[in-house]
Amino acid sequence: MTARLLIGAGAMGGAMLDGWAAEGRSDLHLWDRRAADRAGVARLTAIADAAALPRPLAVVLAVKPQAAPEVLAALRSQLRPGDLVVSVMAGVGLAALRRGLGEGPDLVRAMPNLAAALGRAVVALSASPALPLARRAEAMALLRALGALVWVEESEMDAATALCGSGPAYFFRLAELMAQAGEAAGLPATAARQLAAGALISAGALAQTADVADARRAVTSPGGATAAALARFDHEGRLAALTAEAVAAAAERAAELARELETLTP
Ligand SMILES: NC(=O)C1=CN([C@@H]2O[C@H](COP(=O)(O)OP(=O)(O)OC[C@H]3O[C@@H](n4cnc5c(N)ncnc54)[C@H](O)[C@@H]3O)[C@@H](O)[C@H]2O)C=CC1
Ligand SMILES: O=C(O)[C@@H]1CCC=N1
Repeated sequence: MTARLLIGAGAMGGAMLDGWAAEGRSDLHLWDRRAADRAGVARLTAIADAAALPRPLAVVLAVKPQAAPEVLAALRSQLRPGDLVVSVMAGVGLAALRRGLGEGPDLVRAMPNLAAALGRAVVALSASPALPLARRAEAMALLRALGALVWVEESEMDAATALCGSGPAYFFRLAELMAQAGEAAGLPATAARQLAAGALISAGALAQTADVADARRAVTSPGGATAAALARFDHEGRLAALTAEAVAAAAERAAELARELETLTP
């Protein structure tokens, strides 16, 4: 069985550890210079300890992109041929990972979201076309406990980040605003928050069983309350335009993170 080393156990890395905990694995290792100890996870005292870990080894990189140069430089000499490195860092491309880590390890990029903690993420994956199928299968085995897996081209990864990595925050923002609007419409604050969050949970549950456009149509009685609200959202295409602008901004920020990385040196 492939041993796992997670580097960076903040919000995203911690969610992955929670997702993996459900698999009951005993071969999880962690390097983080700050995060707290976790039950069932062996903590390295330094990244140099990675060299002594059992092989084969899968390393998951979940530090901020800005920490990548330092972490890649420290990890490079600890890796062995045949190691697999999976990076969930937004905007850090395969070419930058290869430059930082050298020719030794096989590389996969993954973009999960925080629902990984519950095994309910959707994870975009990309790799070089030259990566053998067996290695792709290993990456999928590593990530399967976190949720659904979707392979994309590397050139599509920033757009995928804008949808699946950042996407949950857009729905949370809408639920926050719905709660405020519900309060303005006369509900007590607590009930407004419960009902708005409840609607989000209900929509997520329904989206698991139906195409989202079909689910929307099923909720929307002709001439009813939902139609009145959707007409406002869609007036002159404004929600479509705003959503396109927001998703493009997230994708552009991911691309910008990559450009900033080019200027950082370890
Ligand atoms: N937060 C999210 O919803 C998602 C985040 N990501 C990606 O995951 C990565 C981590 O993001 P978050 O967990 O949100 O950040 P975070 O700041 O919560 O966690 C980063 C962790 O890395 C550790 N760290 C920083 N520098 C280090 C170093 N040199 N050596 C060892 N550990 C170090 C920190 O102590 C911290 O625990 C980012 O690259 C982000 O793009 C991807 C998908 C979703
Ligand atoms: O906001 C970010 O940059 C990270 C990547 C996707 C979600 N969180």
